[in-house]
Amino acid sequence: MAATLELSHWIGGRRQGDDRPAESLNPSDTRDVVARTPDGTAEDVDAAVSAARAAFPAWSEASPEVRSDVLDKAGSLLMARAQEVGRLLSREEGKTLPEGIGETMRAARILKYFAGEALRLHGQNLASTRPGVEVQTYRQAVGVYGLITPWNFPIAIPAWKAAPALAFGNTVVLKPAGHTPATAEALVAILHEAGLPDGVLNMVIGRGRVGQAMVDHPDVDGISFTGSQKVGAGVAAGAVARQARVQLEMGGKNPLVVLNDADLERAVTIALDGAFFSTGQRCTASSRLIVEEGIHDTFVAALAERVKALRVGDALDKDTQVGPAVSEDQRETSYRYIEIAAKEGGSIAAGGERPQLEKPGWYVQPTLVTETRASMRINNEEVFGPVASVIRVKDYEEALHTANGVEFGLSAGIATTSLKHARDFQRRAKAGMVMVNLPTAGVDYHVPFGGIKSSSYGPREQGFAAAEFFTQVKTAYSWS
Ligand SMILES: NC(=O)C1=CN([C@@H]2O[C@H](COP(=O)(O)OP(=O)(O)OC[C@H]3O[C@@H](n4cnc5c(N)ncnc54)[C@H](OP(=O)(O)O)[C@@H]3O)[C@@H](O)[C@H]2O)C=CC1
Ligand SMILES: O=C(O)CCC(=O)C(=O)O
Repeated sequence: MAATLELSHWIGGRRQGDDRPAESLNPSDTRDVVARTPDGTAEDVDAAVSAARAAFPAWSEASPEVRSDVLDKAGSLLMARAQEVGRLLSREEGKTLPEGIGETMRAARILKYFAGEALRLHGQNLASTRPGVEVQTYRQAVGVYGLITPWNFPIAIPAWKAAPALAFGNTVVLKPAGHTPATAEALVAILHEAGLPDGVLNMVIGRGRVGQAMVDHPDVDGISFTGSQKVGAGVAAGAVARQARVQLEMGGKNPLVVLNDADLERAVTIALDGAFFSTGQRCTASSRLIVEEGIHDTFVAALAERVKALRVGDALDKDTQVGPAVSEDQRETSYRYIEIAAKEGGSIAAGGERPQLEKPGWYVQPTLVTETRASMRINNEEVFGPVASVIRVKDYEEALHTANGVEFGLSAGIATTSLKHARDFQRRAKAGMVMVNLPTAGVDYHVPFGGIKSSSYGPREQGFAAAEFFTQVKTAYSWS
Protein backbone atom coordinates (compact mmCIF):
# COMPACT_ATOMS: atom_id res chain seq x y z
CA MET A 1 0.00 0.00 0.00
CA ALA A 2 1.34 3.48 -0.85
CA ALA A 3 2.47 5.77 1.98
CA THR A 4 0.07 8.03 3.86
CA LEU A 5 0.80 11.70 3.23
CA GLU A 6 0.98 14.08 6.20
CA LEU A 7 -0.47 17.37 4.91
CA SER A 8 -0.59 20.89 6.31
CA HIS A 9 -2.16 24.19 5.32
CA TRP A 10 -0.17 26.57 3.12
CA ILE A 11 -0.18 30.00 4.73
CA GLY A 12 2.21 32.81 3.77
CA GLY A 13 4.31 30.46 1.64
CA ARG A 14 4.89 27.91 4.40
CA ARG A 15 3.28 24.63 5.39
CA GLN A 16 1.52 25.18 8.71
CA GLY A 17 -0.60 23.01 11.00
CA ASP A 18 0.75 19.69 12.26
CA ASP A 19 -2.30 18.54 14.19
CA ARG A 20 -3.98 16.16 11.72
CA PRO A 21 -7.29 14.76 12.96
CA ALA A 22 -8.84 14.28 9.50
CA GLU A 23 -8.16 11.63 6.84
CA SER A 24 -8.81 11.18 3.16
CA LEU A 25 -9.36 7.55 2.15
CA ASN A 26 -8.81 5.67 -1.07
CA PRO A 27 -12.34 4.95 -2.35
CA SER A 28 -11.06 1.88 -4.24
CA ASP A 29 -9.75 0.36 -1.01
CA THR A 30 -10.81 2.09 2.16
CA ARG A 31 -8.05 0.43 4.20
CA ASP A 32 -5.66 2.80 2.42
CA VAL A 33 -5.37 6.20 4.14
CA VAL A 34 -4.21 8.58 1.41
CA ALA A 35 -3.59 11.58 3.65
CA ARG A 36 -3.90 12.87 7.18
CA THR A 37 -4.79 16.53 7.37
CA PRO A 38 -5.57 19.40 9.70
CA ASP A 39 -9.21 20.37 10.11
CA GLY A 40 -9.01 24.12 9.52
CA THR A 41 -10.74 26.76 11.61
CA ALA A 42 -11.87 30.36 11.15
CA GLU A 43 -8.53 31.43 12.72
CA ASP A 44 -6.62 29.56 10.01
CA VAL A 45 -8.75 31.29 7.37
CA ASP A 46 -8.03 34.63 9.01
CA ALA A 47 -4.27 33.99 8.92
CA ALA A 48 -4.47 32.91 5.26
CA VAL A 49 -6.52 35.96 4.26
CA SER A 50 -4.05 38.27 6.05
CA ALA A 51 -1.16 36.63 4.18
CA ALA A 52 -3.03 37.00 0.87
CA ARG A 53 -3.84 40.66 1.60
CA ALA A 54 -0.21 41.42 2.49
CA ALA A 55 0.99 39.80 -0.75
CA PHE A 56 -1.53 41.62 -2.96
CA PRO A 57 0.21 44.99 -3.63
CA ALA A 58 3.48 43.50 -4.91
CA TRP A 59 1.80 40.71 -6.90
CA SER A 60 -0.80 42.93 -8.54
CA GLU A 61 1.81 45.52 -9.47
CA ALA A 62 4.38 43.01 -10.74
CA SER A 63 5.01 42.83 -14.48
CA PRO A 64 2.53 40.45 -16.08
CA GLU A 65 5.62 38.67 -17.40
CA VAL A 66 6.48 37.66 -13.82
CA ARG A 67 3.03 36.15 -13.31
CA SER A 68 3.11 34.52 -16.71
CA ASP A 69 6.50 32.91 -16.07
CA VAL A 70 5.39 31.37 -12.77
CA LEU A 71 2.24 29.87 -14.29
CA ASP A 72 4.11 28.60 -17.32
CA LYS A 73 6.80 26.98 -15.19
CA ALA A 74 4.19 25.40 -12.90
CA GLY A 75 2.44 24.02 -16.00
CA SER A 76 5.69 22.46 -17.19
CA LEU A 77 6.46 20.96 -13.77
CA LEU A 78 2.95 19.51 -13.54
CA MET A 79 3.21 18.03 -17.04
CA ALA A 80 6.51 16.42 -16.17
CA ARG A 81 4.88 14.85 -13.08
CA ALA A 82 1.54 13.99 -14.64
CA GLN A 83 2.00 10.24 -14.05
CA GLU A 84 2.79 10.67 -10.35
CA VAL A 85 0.15 13.34 -9.63
CA GLY A 86 -2.44 11.56 -11.81
CA ARG A 87 -1.86 8.38 -9.80
CA LEU A 88 -2.37 10.29 -6.55
CA LEU A 89 -5.56 11.81 -7.98
CA SER A 90 -6.94 8.39 -8.97
CA ARG A 91 -5.99 6.90 -5.61
CA GLU A 92 -7.71 9.73 -3.76
CA GLU A 93 -10.77 10.46 -5.94
CA GLY A 94 -11.41 7.10 -7.63
CA LYS A 95 -11.42 8.00 -11.32
CA THR A 96 -9.40 5.61 -13.47
CA LEU A 97 -5.68 6.14 -13.97
CA PRO A 98 -6.01 7.39 -17.59
CA GLU A 99 -8.73 9.79 -16.37
CA GLY A 100 -6.51 10.90 -13.45
CA ILE A 101 -3.50 11.51 -15.69
CA GLY A 102 -5.71 13.18 -18.28
CA GLU A 103 -7.13 15.55 -15.68
CA THR A 104 -3.63 16.38 -14.44
CA MET A 105 -2.53 17.21 -17.98
CA ARG A 106 -5.63 19.36 -18.35
CA ALA A 107 -4.67 21.28 -15.19
CA ALA A 108 -1.15 21.76 -16.54
CA ARG A 109 -2.50 23.10 -19.83
CA ILE A 110 -4.83 25.46 -17.93
CA LEU A 111 -1.81 26.90 -16.09
CA LYS A 112 -0.03 27.42 -19.41
CA TYR A 113 -3.11 28.91 -21.06
CA PHE A 114 -3.45 31.51 -18.30
CA ALA A 115 0.30 32.19 -18.47
CA GLY A 116 -0.56 33.52 -21.94
CA GLU A 117 -3.70 35.31 -20.79
CA ALA A 118 -1.67 37.23 -18.17
CA LEU A 119 0.04 38.99 -21.09
CA ARG A 120 -3.12 39.48 -23.12
CA LEU A 121 -5.23 41.33 -20.54
CA HIS A 122 -6.48 44.38 -22.37
CA GLY A 123 -8.86 47.30 -22.22
CA GLN A 124 -10.50 49.52 -24.81
CA ASN A 125 -9.97 52.95 -26.29
CA LEU A 126 -13.22 54.72 -27.13
CA ALA A 127 -14.16 58.02 -28.67
CA SER A 128 -15.78 60.28 -26.11
CA THR A 129 -19.01 62.08 -26.84
CA ARG A 130 -17.07 65.24 -25.92
CA PRO A 131 -14.55 66.54 -28.51
CA GLY A 132 -10.97 66.49 -27.20
CA VAL A 133 -11.76 63.93 -24.51
CA GLU A 134 -10.41 60.37 -24.55
CA VAL A 135 -11.98 57.42 -22.80
CA GLN A 136 -10.17 54.23 -21.94
CA THR A 137 -11.12 51.14 -20.01
CA TYR A 138 -8.63 49.07 -17.99
CA ARG A 139 -8.97 45.73 -16.33
CA GLN A 140 -7.36 45.66 -12.91
CA ALA A 141 -6.82 43.04 -10.20
CA VAL A 142 -9.56 42.94 -7.57
CA GLY A 143 -7.85 41.72 -4.39
CA VAL A 144 -8.21 38.49 -2.40
CA TYR A 145 -10.29 35.64 -3.81
CA GLY A 146 -11.61 32.66 -1.86
CA LEU A 147 -11.88 29.51 -3.97
CA ILE A 148 -14.09 26.64 -2.74
CA THR A 149 -13.62 23.51 -4.83
CA PRO A 150 -15.24 20.06 -5.05
CA TRP A 151 -13.73 16.59 -5.11
CA ASN A 152 -14.81 15.43 -8.58
CA PHE A 153 -12.12 17.38 -10.47
CA PRO A 154 -9.66 17.74 -7.59
CA ILE A 155 -6.86 19.33 -9.64
CA ALA A 156 -8.53 20.77 -12.76
CA ILE A 157 -11.08 22.87 -10.86
CA PRO A 158 -8.56 24.38 -8.39
CA ALA A 159 -6.36 25.09 -11.43
CA TRP A 160 -9.10 26.72 -13.49
CA LYS A 161 -10.07 28.99 -10.61
CA ALA A 162 -6.58 29.76 -9.27
CA ALA A 163 -4.80 30.27 -12.61
CA PRO A 164 -6.90 33.21 -13.85
CA ALA A 165 -7.06 34.73 -10.36
CA LEU A 166 -3.25 34.69 -10.17
CA ALA A 167 -2.64 35.59 -13.82
CA PHE A 168 -4.55 38.84 -13.44
CA GLY A 169 -2.76 39.86 -10.22
CA ASN A 170 -5.08 38.70 -7.45
CA THR A 171 -4.08 36.69 -4.42
CA VAL A 172 -5.91 33.57 -3.29
CA VAL A 173 -7.07 31.40 -0.42
CA LEU A 174 -8.06 27.92 -1.62
CA LYS A 175 -10.28 25.55 0.32
CA PRO A 176 -10.14 22.12 -1.36
CA ALA A 177 -12.81 19.45 -0.87
CA GLY A 178 -12.50 17.35 2.27
CA HIS A 179 -12.33 14.13 0.21
CA THR A 180 -9.41 15.23 -1.99
CA PRO A 181 -6.95 17.49 -0.15
CA ALA A 182 -3.79 15.67 -1.28
CA THR A 183 -4.38 16.27 -4.99
CA ALA A 184 -5.04 19.97 -4.42
CA GLU A 185 -1.94 20.18 -2.24
CA ALA A 186 0.17 18.81 -5.09
CA LEU A 187 -0.95 21.75 -7.24
CA VAL A 188 -0.24 24.33 -4.54
CA ALA A 189 3.21 22.84 -3.85
CA ILE A 190 4.11 22.91 -7.57
CA LEU A 191 3.05 26.55 -7.91
CA HIS A 192 5.36 27.44 -5.01
CA GLU A 193 8.17 25.41 -6.52
CA ALA A 194 7.65 27.40 -9.73
CA GLY A 195 8.44 30.60 -7.84
CA LEU A 196 5.11 31.94 -6.61
CA PRO A 197 5.92 34.56 -3.93
CA ASP A 198 4.92 33.83 -0.33
CA GLY A 199 1.30 34.56 0.52
CA VAL A 200 0.07 34.84 -3.07
CA LEU A 201 -1.62 31.44 -2.93
CA ASN A 202 -2.73 30.03 0.42
CA MET A 203 -4.61 26.85 1.17
CA VAL A 204 -6.66 26.00 4.25
CA ILE A 205 -7.64 22.34 4.51
CA GLY A 206 -10.81 21.46 6.37
CA ARG A 207 -14.50 20.85 6.09
CA GLY A 208 -17.37 23.13 5.11
CA ARG A 209 -16.82 25.57 7.99
CA VAL A 210 -13.56 26.67 6.33
CA GLY A 211 -15.52 27.60 3.21
CA GLN A 212 -18.11 29.36 5.33
CA ALA A 213 -15.41 31.37 7.12
CA MET A 214 -14.08 32.51 3.73
CA VAL A 215 -17.55 33.53 2.58
CA ASP A 216 -18.06 35.54 5.78
CA HIS A 217 -14.57 37.10 5.89
CA PRO A 218 -14.77 40.88 5.34
CA ASP A 219 -11.37 40.97 3.63
CA VAL A 220 -12.20 38.39 0.93
CA ASP A 221 -13.27 40.31 -2.18
CA GLY A 222 -14.70 37.47 -4.20
CA ILE A 223 -15.73 33.83 -3.91
CA SER A 224 -15.65 31.25 -6.67
CA PHE A 225 -17.51 28.06 -5.73
CA THR A 226 -18.17 24.72 -7.42
CA GLY A 227 -20.32 22.13 -5.70
CA SER A 228 -23.90 21.39 -4.76
CA GLN A 229 -26.82 23.71 -5.30
CA LYS A 230 -27.71 23.63 -1.62
CA VAL A 231 -24.30 24.84 -0.42
CA GLY A 232 -24.00 27.18 -3.43
CA ALA A 233 -27.18 29.00 -2.47
CA GLY A 234 -25.80 29.70 1.03
CA VAL A 235 -22.45 30.81 -0.38
CA ALA A 236 -24.17 33.29 -2.71
CA ALA A 237 -26.41 34.65 0.03
CA GLY A 238 -23.44 35.19 2.37
CA ALA A 239 -21.27 36.82 -0.29
CA VAL A 240 -23.99 39.09 -1.67
CA ALA A 241 -24.96 40.23 1.83
CA ARG A 242 -21.55 41.85 2.21
CA GLN A 243 -21.26 42.82 -1.48
CA ALA A 244 -18.47 40.41 -2.33
CA ARG A 245 -18.20 39.13 -5.89
CA VAL A 246 -19.53 35.63 -6.33
CA GLN A 247 -19.47 32.96 -9.02
CA LEU A 248 -21.15 29.56 -8.63
CA GLU A 249 -20.99 26.38 -10.71
CA MET A 250 -23.45 23.80 -9.48
CA GLY A 251 -25.33 20.83 -10.71
CA GLY A 252 -26.76 19.56 -13.93
CA LYS A 253 -29.40 17.13 -15.19
CA ASN A 254 -27.97 17.12 -18.65
CA PRO A 255 -29.99 15.69 -21.55
CA LEU A 256 -28.65 13.78 -24.52
CA VAL A 257 -31.31 13.71 -27.24
CA VAL A 258 -31.04 10.78 -29.65
CA LEU A 259 -33.04 11.22 -32.86
CA ASN A 260 -34.20 8.50 -35.26
CA ASP A 261 -31.64 9.61 -37.85
CA ALA A 262 -28.66 9.37 -35.44
CA ASP A 263 -25.62 7.28 -36.26
CA LEU A 264 -26.42 4.47 -33.80
CA GLU A 265 -22.84 3.50 -33.01
CA ARG A 266 -21.87 7.12 -32.34
CA ALA A 267 -24.98 7.78 -30.25
CA VAL A 268 -24.29 4.75 -28.05
CA THR A 269 -20.63 5.66 -27.64
CA ILE A 270 -21.30 9.25 -26.62
CA ALA A 271 -24.08 8.19 -24.24
CA LEU A 272 -21.74 5.66 -22.61
CA ASP A 273 -18.95 8.20 -22.24
CA GLY A 274 -21.17 11.07 -21.10
CA ALA A 275 -23.16 9.07 -18.58
CA PHE A 276 -20.72 6.58 -17.08
CA PHE A 277 -17.09 7.64 -17.47
CA SER A 278 -15.52 9.30 -14.44
CA THR A 279 -18.12 7.21 -12.56
CA GLY A 280 -20.81 9.66 -13.68
CA GLN A 281 -19.44 12.14 -11.15
CA ARG A 282 -19.41 15.11 -13.52
CA CYS A 283 -21.77 18.05 -13.38
CA THR A 284 -21.87 17.73 -17.18
CA ALA A 285 -22.79 14.01 -17.15
CA SER A 286 -25.51 12.87 -19.60
CA SER A 287 -27.91 11.66 -16.96
CA ARG A 288 -31.08 11.87 -19.12
CA LEU A 289 -31.14 10.05 -22.45
CA ILE A 290 -34.12 11.34 -24.42
CA VAL A 291 -34.72 8.96 -27.29
CA GLU A 292 -37.08 9.23 -30.28
CA GLU A 293 -39.34 6.20 -30.55
CA GLY A 294 -38.14 4.98 -33.96
CA ILE A 295 -34.62 4.29 -32.64
CA HIS A 296 -35.53 3.72 -28.98
CA ASP A 297 -35.47 -0.08 -28.78
CA THR A 298 -32.32 -0.57 -30.86
CA PHE A 299 -30.52 2.20 -29.00
CA VAL A 300 -31.49 0.87 -25.56
CA ALA A 301 -30.50 -2.70 -26.45
CA ALA A 302 -27.11 -1.62 -27.82
CA LEU A 303 -26.40 0.73 -24.91
CA ALA A 304 -27.48 -1.80 -22.26
CA GLU A 305 -25.06 -4.31 -23.74
CA ARG A 306 -22.19 -1.82 -23.54
CA VAL A 307 -23.13 -0.78 -19.98
CA LYS A 308 -23.19 -4.40 -18.80
CA ALA A 309 -19.72 -4.91 -20.29
CA LEU A 310 -18.16 -1.99 -18.38
CA ARG A 311 -15.48 -3.21 -15.98
CA VAL A 312 -15.87 -1.73 -12.50
CA GLY A 313 -12.85 -1.91 -10.22
CA ASP A 314 -9.91 -0.34 -8.46
CA ALA A 315 -9.14 2.98 -10.10
CA LEU A 316 -5.48 2.02 -10.40
CA ASP A 317 -6.04 -1.35 -12.12
CA LYS A 318 -5.27 -1.12 -15.79
CA ASP A 319 -8.42 -3.01 -16.84
CA THR A 320 -10.82 -0.78 -14.89
CA GLN A 321 -13.18 1.36 -16.95
CA VAL A 322 -15.32 2.70 -14.09
CA GLY A 323 -13.76 3.44 -10.70
CA PRO A 324 -15.63 3.69 -7.40
CA ALA A 325 -17.78 6.56 -6.12
CA VAL A 326 -15.73 9.03 -4.08
CA SER A 327 -17.46 8.22 -0.78
CA GLU A 328 -19.95 5.98 0.91
CA ASP A 329 -22.48 8.83 0.74
CA GLN A 330 -22.11 9.18 -3.02
CA ARG A 331 -22.41 5.40 -3.47
CA GLU A 332 -25.56 5.29 -1.39
CA THR A 333 -27.06 8.26 -3.26
CA SER A 334 -26.76 6.27 -6.49
CA TYR A 335 -28.46 3.19 -5.02
CA ARG A 336 -31.16 5.31 -3.40
CA TYR A 337 -32.07 6.86 -6.75
CA ILE A 338 -32.03 3.47 -8.49
CA GLU A 339 -34.53 2.26 -5.90
CA ILE A 340 -36.69 5.38 -6.23
CA ALA A 341 -36.70 5.07 -10.03
CA ALA A 342 -37.73 1.40 -9.85
CA LYS A 343 -40.53 2.23 -7.38
CA GLU A 344 -41.76 5.00 -9.68
CA GLY A 345 -42.07 2.52 -12.57
CA GLY A 346 -38.62 2.52 -14.19
CA SER A 347 -37.16 -0.71 -15.48
CA ILE A 348 -33.50 -1.67 -14.89
CA ALA A 349 -32.00 -2.56 -18.27
CA ALA A 350 -28.43 -2.89 -16.97
CA GLY A 351 -26.80 -2.80 -13.53
CA GLY A 352 -28.76 -2.07 -10.39
CA GLU A 353 -26.91 -4.63 -8.31
CA ARG A 354 -23.90 -4.09 -6.02
CA PRO A 355 -20.61 -5.30 -7.54
CA GLN A 356 -18.97 -8.12 -5.61
CA LEU A 357 -15.32 -7.13 -5.46
CA GLU A 358 -12.62 -8.30 -3.11
CA LYS A 359 -11.44 -4.87 -2.04
CA PRO A 360 -13.49 -2.83 0.42
CA GLY A 361 -14.37 0.15 -1.78
CA TRP A 362 -17.37 2.32 -2.66
CA TYR A 363 -18.23 0.63 -5.94
CA VAL A 364 -21.40 1.19 -7.94
CA GLN A 365 -22.52 -0.98 -10.85
CA PRO A 366 -23.21 1.30 -13.85
CA THR A 367 -26.97 1.34 -14.20
CA LEU A 368 -29.35 2.12 -17.04
CA VAL A 369 -32.98 2.75 -16.10
CA THR A 370 -35.49 2.63 -18.96
CA GLU A 371 -39.23 3.33 -19.37
CA THR A 372 -39.00 6.47 -17.24
CA ARG A 373 -41.21 9.54 -17.43
CA ALA A 374 -39.94 13.12 -17.46
CA SER A 375 -41.71 13.87 -14.18
CA MET A 376 -39.93 11.14 -12.19
CA ARG A 377 -37.39 12.14 -9.55
CA ILE A 378 -34.58 10.36 -11.40
CA ASN A 379 -35.18 12.80 -14.26
CA ASN A 380 -35.17 15.95 -12.15
CA GLU A 381 -32.67 15.51 -9.33
CA GLU A 382 -28.92 15.21 -9.71
CA VAL A 383 -27.65 11.72 -8.82
CA PHE A 384 -23.94 12.30 -9.48
CA GLY A 385 -23.10 8.65 -10.07
CA PRO A 386 -22.97 6.10 -12.92
CA VAL A 387 -26.74 6.05 -13.35
CA ALA A 388 -28.62 7.19 -16.47
CA SER A 389 -32.28 7.08 -17.37
CA VAL A 390 -34.02 6.78 -20.72
CA ILE A 391 -37.13 8.78 -21.66
CA ARG A 392 -38.98 7.75 -24.84
CA VAL A 393 -40.39 10.63 -26.93
CA LYS A 394 -42.45 10.71 -30.12
CA ASP A 395 -40.61 13.41 -32.08
CA TYR A 396 -37.99 16.18 -32.04
CA GLU A 397 -40.29 18.83 -30.56
CA GLU A 398 -41.17 16.60 -27.61
CA ALA A 399 -37.48 15.79 -27.18
CA LEU A 400 -36.55 19.48 -27.06
CA HIS A 401 -39.39 20.27 -24.67
CA THR A 402 -38.32 17.41 -22.36
CA ALA A 403 -34.64 18.40 -22.56
CA ASN A 404 -35.53 21.93 -21.45
CA GLY A 405 -38.04 20.90 -18.81
CA VAL A 406 -35.79 20.77 -15.73
CA GLU A 407 -34.49 23.39 -13.34
CA PHE A 408 -30.88 22.91 -14.50
CA GLY A 409 -29.25 24.14 -17.72
CA LEU A 410 -25.55 23.29 -17.82
CA SER A 411 -24.86 21.10 -20.87
CA ALA A 412 -27.19 19.58 -23.49
CA GLY A 413 -26.40 17.23 -26.36
CA ILE A 414 -28.03 15.86 -29.47
CA ALA A 415 -27.15 12.84 -31.63
CA THR A 416 -28.47 13.40 -35.14
CA THR A 417 -27.40 13.50 -38.79
CA SER A 418 -29.89 16.28 -39.51
CA LEU A 419 -28.25 19.69 -39.89
CA LYS A 420 -31.64 21.30 -39.40
CA HIS A 421 -32.24 19.66 -36.04
CA ALA A 422 -28.65 20.13 -34.91
CA ARG A 423 -28.76 23.88 -35.60
CA ASP A 424 -32.22 24.25 -34.12
CA PHE A 425 -31.09 22.43 -30.95
CA GLN A 426 -28.03 24.67 -30.65
CA ARG A 427 -30.34 27.69 -30.75
CA ARG A 428 -33.21 26.47 -28.57
CA ALA A 429 -31.62 24.16 -25.95
CA LYS A 430 -31.78 25.93 -22.58
CA ALA A 431 -28.19 25.24 -21.53
CA GLY A 432 -24.90 27.08 -21.28
CA MET A 433 -23.11 24.48 -23.43
CA VAL A 434 -24.55 22.55 -26.40
CA MET A 435 -22.97 19.48 -28.01
CA VAL A 436 -23.79 17.96 -31.40
CA ASN A 437 -22.77 14.32 -31.77
CA LEU A 438 -20.46 14.72 -28.76
CA PRO A 439 -20.81 13.73 -25.09
CA THR A 440 -22.32 16.40 -22.84
CA ALA A 441 -19.25 16.02 -20.59
CA GLY A 442 -15.58 16.61 -21.32
CA VAL A 443 -15.03 20.20 -22.33
CA ASP A 444 -12.12 22.26 -23.69
CA TYR A 445 -10.10 24.30 -21.22
CA HIS A 446 -9.70 27.49 -23.27
CA VAL A 447 -13.34 28.47 -23.83
CA PRO A 448 -16.09 29.68 -21.48
CA PHE A 449 -17.68 27.10 -19.18
CA GLY A 450 -20.98 27.45 -17.35
CA GLY A 451 -24.72 27.09 -17.43
CA ILE A 452 -28.02 28.86 -17.00
CA LYS A 453 -30.99 28.47 -14.63
CA SER A 454 -30.01 26.73 -11.36
CA SER A 455 -26.73 25.40 -12.75
CA SER A 456 -24.66 28.55 -12.53
CA TYR A 457 -24.64 32.05 -11.13
CA GLY A 458 -22.39 34.95 -11.98
CA PRO A 459 -19.83 35.36 -14.77
CA ARG A 460 -18.59 32.34 -16.74
CA GLU A 461 -15.44 30.45 -15.80
CA GLN A 462 -12.47 29.55 -18.02
CA GLY A 463 -11.09 30.79 -21.31
CA PHE A 464 -11.22 34.47 -22.19
CA ALA A 465 -14.40 34.80 -20.10
CA ALA A 466 -12.46 34.29 -16.84
CA ALA A 467 -11.25 37.92 -16.93
CA GLU A 468 -14.81 39.05 -16.27
CA PHE A 469 -14.86 37.64 -12.75
CA PHE A 470 -11.21 37.96 -11.81
CA THR A 471 -10.70 41.61 -12.83
CA GLN A 472 -12.58 44.85 -12.39
CA VAL A 473 -13.05 47.47 -15.07
CA LYS A 474 -11.92 51.04 -14.57
CA THR A 475 -13.03 53.76 -16.99
CA ALA A 476 -10.54 56.60 -17.41
CA TYR A 477 -11.36 59.99 -19.04
CA SER A 478 -8.72 62.50 -20.09
CA TRP A 479 -8.56 65.84 -21.82
CA SER A 480 -5.39 67.38 -23.10
N1 LIG B 1 -21.11 21.02 -9.84
C1 LIG B 1 -20.23 20.09 -9.52
O1 LIG B 1 -19.28 19.92 -10.22
C2 LIG B 1 -20.38 19.32 -8.27
C3 LIG B 1 -21.62 19.01 -7.76
N2 LIG B 1 -21.72 18.30 -6.62
C4 LIG B 1 -23.07 17.95 -6.16
O2 LIG B 1 -23.10 18.07 -4.75
C5 LIG B 1 -23.50 16.85 -4.15
C6 LIG B 1 -22.83 16.70 -2.81
O3 LIG B 1 -21.43 16.75 -2.93
P1 LIG B 1 -20.60 17.52 -1.81
O4 LIG B 1 -19.16 17.21 -1.90
O5 LIG B 1 -21.24 17.27 -0.50
O6 LIG B 1 -20.79 19.04 -2.30
P2 LIG B 1 -20.72 20.36 -1.44
O7 LIG B 1 -21.46 21.41 -2.14
O8 LIG B 1 -21.05 20.06 -0.04
O9 LIG B 1 -19.13 20.68 -1.45
C7 LIG B 1 -18.47 21.53 -2.37
C8 LIG B 1 -17.42 22.33 -1.62
O10 LIG B 1 -18.06 23.22 -0.70
C9 LIG B 1 -17.56 23.01 0.63
N3 LIG B 1 -18.59 23.34 1.60
C10 LIG B 1 -19.42 22.50 2.27
N4 LIG B 1 -20.25 23.21 3.08
C11 LIG B 1 -19.93 24.52 2.93
C12 LIG B 1 -20.42 25.73 3.48
N5 LIG B 1 -21.43 25.75 4.35
N6 LIG B 1 -19.86 26.90 3.09
C13 LIG B 1 -18.87 26.91 2.18
N7 LIG B 1 -18.35 25.79 1.63
C14 LIG B 1 -18.87 24.60 1.98
C15 LIG B 1 -17.13 21.56 0.59
O11 LIG B 1 -16.29 21.24 1.66
P3 LIG B 1 -16.16 19.71 2.17
O12 LIG B 1 -15.78 18.89 1.00
O13 LIG B 1 -15.08 19.80 3.15
O14 LIG B 1 -17.51 19.34 2.71
C16 LIG B 1 -16.48 21.49 -0.77
O15 LIG B 1 -15.20 22.06 -0.73
C17 LIG B 1 -23.10 15.80 -5.17
O16 LIG B 1 -23.85 14.64 -5.03
C18 LIG B 1 -23.40 16.51 -6.46
O17 LIG B 1 -24.78 16.41 -6.74
C19 LIG B 1 -20.60 17.89 -5.94
C20 LIG B 1 -19.35 18.17 -6.40
C21 LIG B 1 -19.14 18.89 -7.63
O1 LIG C 1 -17.12 17.85 -18.26
C1 LIG C 1 -16.10 18.45 -17.94
O2 LIG C 1 -15.06 18.41 -18.62
C2 LIG C 1 -16.08 19.32 -16.72
C3 LIG C 1 -17.04 18.86 -15.69
C4 LIG C 1 -17.01 19.67 -14.48
O3 LIG C 1 -16.53 20.76 -14.46
C5 LIG C 1 -17.59 19.16 -13.24
O4 LIG C 1 -18.13 18.06 -13.22
O5 LIG C 1 -17.48 19.87 -12.22
